[in-house]
Amino acid sequence: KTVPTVRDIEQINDVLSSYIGKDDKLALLLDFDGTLSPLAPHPSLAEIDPESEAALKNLATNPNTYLAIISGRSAEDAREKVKLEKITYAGNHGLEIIFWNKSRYHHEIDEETRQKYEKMVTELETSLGGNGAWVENKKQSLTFHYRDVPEVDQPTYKARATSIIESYGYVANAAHAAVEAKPPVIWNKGEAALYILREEFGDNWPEKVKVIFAGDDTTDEDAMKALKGGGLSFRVSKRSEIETYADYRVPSTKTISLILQWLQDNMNQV
Ligand SMILES: O=P(O)(O)OC[C@H]1O[C@H](O[C@H]2O[C@H](CO)[C@@H](O)[C@H](O)[C@H]2O)[C@H](O)[C@@H](O)[C@@H]1O
Repeated sequence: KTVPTVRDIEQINDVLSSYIGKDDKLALLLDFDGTLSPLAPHPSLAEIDPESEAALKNLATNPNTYLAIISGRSAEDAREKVKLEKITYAGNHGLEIIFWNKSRYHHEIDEETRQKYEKMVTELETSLGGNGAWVENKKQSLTFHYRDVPEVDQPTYKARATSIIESYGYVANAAHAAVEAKPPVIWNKGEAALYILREEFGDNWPEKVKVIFAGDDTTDEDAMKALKGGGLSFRVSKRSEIETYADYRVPSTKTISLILQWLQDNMNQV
């Protein structure tokens, strides 16, 4: 369904101050691309918004705030981008998790599905690579990028990539100028978010911690759906008519910076 938009600091204050109390603990779960970082022409060029970076640095040292990045990138790649030690990084849409204390989770993928993965990469590269299209191989999931394909050809590339991905039994998710291919397992950003919360706060996490999630893409909707009623979530989108499981829409990564700044200023430090 469509949801209300939050765009300025007054609205952010209204929403957050009615959710988080002075003595609450917070788990802040954040997507990277399109949420902490404005979308860039190439994944290697994406950089965290400097204001978000400053607020996150501060929140990472707050004993009442638990921080996790839940990204479609590999966990190592997300860590290299965010550059904060001692926070949790979930990569490949949650299939791999590196916890702040260095313990790790890897979601089991059966042998047959893993073998199909390399073949799928090869077919996407040989059939659709070039002309501005390329495959980002993240070992457990991949992203087929078509941002630099001439605009008129993009729908064809998207449809053909989706069809190839599905022919290998993988799940194709439409993303920003890209198609994400994920293994056919019942595990996604939502399952990963719940796993992190249970690991860190116990099965009764809803009684112990407030949760905020923010994301901008279809794969983030899994986390918004999983946290519905158990947390507060924000969908970054320029489209006011967007349908989402989030509680609120925010128009840009700049609004995410404002939310993080509010949290930096208002989360109890002791
Ligand atoms: O879950 P996220 O952290 O949002 O990651 C989703 C995908 O983001 C990256 O691709 C997207 O961002 C790029 C940089 O801004 C952009 O060039 C591309 O068009 C977007 O699709 C990343 O490359 C993927 O691996 C992630 O799955």
